[in-house]
Amino acid sequence: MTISEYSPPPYSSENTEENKDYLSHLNTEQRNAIETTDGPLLVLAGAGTGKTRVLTTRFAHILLTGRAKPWQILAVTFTNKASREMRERVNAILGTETERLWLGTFHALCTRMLRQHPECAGLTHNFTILDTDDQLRLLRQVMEPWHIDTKRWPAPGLMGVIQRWKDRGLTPSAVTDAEDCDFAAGHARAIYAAYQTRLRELDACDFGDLMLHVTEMLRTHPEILAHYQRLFRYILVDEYQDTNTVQYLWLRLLARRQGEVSNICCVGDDDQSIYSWRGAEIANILRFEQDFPGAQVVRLERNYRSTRHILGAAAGLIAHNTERLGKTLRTGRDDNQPAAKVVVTGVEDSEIEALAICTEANSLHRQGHSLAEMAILVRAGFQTRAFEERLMQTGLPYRIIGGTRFYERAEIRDALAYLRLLHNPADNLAFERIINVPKRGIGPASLQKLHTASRSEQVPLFAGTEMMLSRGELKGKIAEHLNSFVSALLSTQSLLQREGHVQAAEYLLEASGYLDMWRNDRSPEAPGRLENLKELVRALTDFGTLGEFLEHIALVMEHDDKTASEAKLSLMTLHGAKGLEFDIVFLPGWEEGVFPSQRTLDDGGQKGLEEERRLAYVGITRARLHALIYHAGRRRTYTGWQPSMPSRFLDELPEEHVTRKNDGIPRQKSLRDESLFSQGIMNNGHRQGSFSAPSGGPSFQPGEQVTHPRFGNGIVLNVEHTHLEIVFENGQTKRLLSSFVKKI
Ligand SMILES: Nc1ncnc2c1ncn2[C@@H]1O[C@H](COP(=O)(O)OP(=O)(O)OP(=O)(O)O)[C@@H](O)[C@H]1O
Ligand SMILES: [Mg+2]
Repeated sequence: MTISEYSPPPYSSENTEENKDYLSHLNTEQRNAIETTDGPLLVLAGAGTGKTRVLTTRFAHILLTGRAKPWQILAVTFTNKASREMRERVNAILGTETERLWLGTFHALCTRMLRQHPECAGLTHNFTILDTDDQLRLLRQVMEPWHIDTKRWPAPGLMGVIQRWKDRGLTPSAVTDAEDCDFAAGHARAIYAAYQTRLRELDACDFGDLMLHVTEMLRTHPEILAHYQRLFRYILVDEYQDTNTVQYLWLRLLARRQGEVSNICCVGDDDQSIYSWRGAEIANILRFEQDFPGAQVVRLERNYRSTRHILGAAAGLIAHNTERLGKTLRTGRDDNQPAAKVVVTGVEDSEIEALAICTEANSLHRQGHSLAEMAILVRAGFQTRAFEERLMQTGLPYRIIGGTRFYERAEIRDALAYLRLLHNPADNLAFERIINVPKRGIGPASLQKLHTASRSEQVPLFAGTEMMLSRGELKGKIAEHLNSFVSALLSTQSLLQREGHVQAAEYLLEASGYLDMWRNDRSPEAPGRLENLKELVRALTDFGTLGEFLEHIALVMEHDDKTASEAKLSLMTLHGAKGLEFDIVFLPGWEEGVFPSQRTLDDGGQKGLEEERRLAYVGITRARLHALIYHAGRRRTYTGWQPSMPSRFLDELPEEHVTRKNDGIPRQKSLRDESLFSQGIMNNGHRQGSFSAPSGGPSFQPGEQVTHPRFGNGIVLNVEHTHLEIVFENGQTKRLLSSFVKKI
């Protein structure tokens, strides 16, 4: 990589000079990155060096220097939260609300493009975006004729395979024989094709399709491609290290015009690449200069976010990775300020860990730190439960970022299904979800009847039901119930035209009997559910149309989001925290088998471990003032208490930047081969936590028959120091820690 010299902007009109205040708070390299507006540019820099800030200011700069109109800039962020922030920052610099911006996540931008030309993907203007629940339900239906052994190949696993293909931009016909892995007994590609066909029939697409359809469209429709290429004079991309193949292809299509230079600016940090499991390709960043000839590369080295101890600890940790481009980070903050070291605390067990963190958060809160400036960042979703319970008991307001809370609730999903059906009566999945909620006496048999009738007439379920009713093919109570269901929906449709979506939504939930169902429910949760439904209707008022609202929901359900009014402590996964910053960051569960994760340890490869380490780096570098790391000596799992060992990452933190505390368990330099471990073996036989194999453990021979709790029976191929290479009955070969393997 070359480091660009400072080059003056190609032009600067006089009347913009007075506006250049917005550049005055930036350092020379940052200004350089902003003022090099024309031609391809890669900003490659570590955490907190102002990459996002550069991108935002660049956006404003392009507008203020008259290089483009607001809608001629395409700006891609990684999360909805980030796009909101960028929009706010751009507005603040410009001093006005700018509308019609092409600013959002890859998915949001693609949704918008797809809405403009849905016919290219065989969809109508009102197409539905399915949530994960519906995706799975549909996939299960599609899989049926194949009689797949779902114990061996469960639907979510197959969904994963399909999603990875979509991440790589592969339509069913593009999946090669070699790609068509042995998953689902070799039928994965065929099921993928059938699933896509079903989606089209339903006038729906799943999340992965948004990128795939649009990229296909741009590939196959040169006139549409040319339109967007002309439209977007400038392209800005945040978190470039985490783009997957299909996103990369999409960008490349839009950015490369024959014989012209592309004004594409990507910012990223190879040390923060944490989405390879979702198909992200770090190679994209390395290839930038080849893809965009004449590209300049700017590096930023001054970190404005974190204290020197936080930076020192993070730098010491990430230095253990070998696959790095290598960067220096210096603190850009005032060095004379006293800074706290990173604190590593060992506690007895996971419950005490939750208690310790809540107590600490509470006391910092009392000292004047806002809860909005605190976050608990966990490695895996399951860890949040203990914190949720403890936070509720402590009475600390908190929010879970990651979309699991509000929109995941059953009553909200039901209500959304009603609204989806209102918006698009062909939405069969929505129909199926609510046709018997509240109870209308429609069991599987009646539903089957509706299906058969609709299929033979080639109409959606709703229209099929109407038809059966009008022909008198339904009888008794069922006919009565369905009649009132159909007329509720039809009268809401005309209300929607006359009165708008908010009134219509309220009316539909009432007329369908859905609200009454909860009013008559005696369970303690029912009042809360009614509150949530009210809140849902309230949320509708923020949107101009029902379609806009549903689209927004589909997008936030997949990503982060929560509206913030009261200051609240944030609870989220490390993956969700990318790009964010907080004064105080709590990092629990730094134990082998949690972080690095068990799956990474089982796989045994260096690549996985390096990605976990990058995740740890992301975690520490979210903190401005305090990073507080915890590890517990035991952790509660579904099988009971299991001993756990401190994470190897703790040993990799440089001592001069760390204070180590001990609130309950002994911690020696290398506990991994210490007594706790062997106790674990004695007490449990089979442990959750994972460490190097004990000396004196069972020894294995190649050819021996063994069993593994996750992968089942297999035969040892190779014996290495702590690992075994095993071929399992399903034909997969894995390298696994020997301590998990038993002889049979
Ligand atoms: N020149 C500067 N002077 C003062 N503060 C700055 C400067 N540049 C950036 N900052 C501040 O530093 C913090 C980090 O900036 P930003 O979030 O843009 O970094 P980043 O490189 O995008 O980080 P990440 O890699 O975590 O996404 C922000 O609070 C930002 O406002
Ligand atoms: Mg950033």
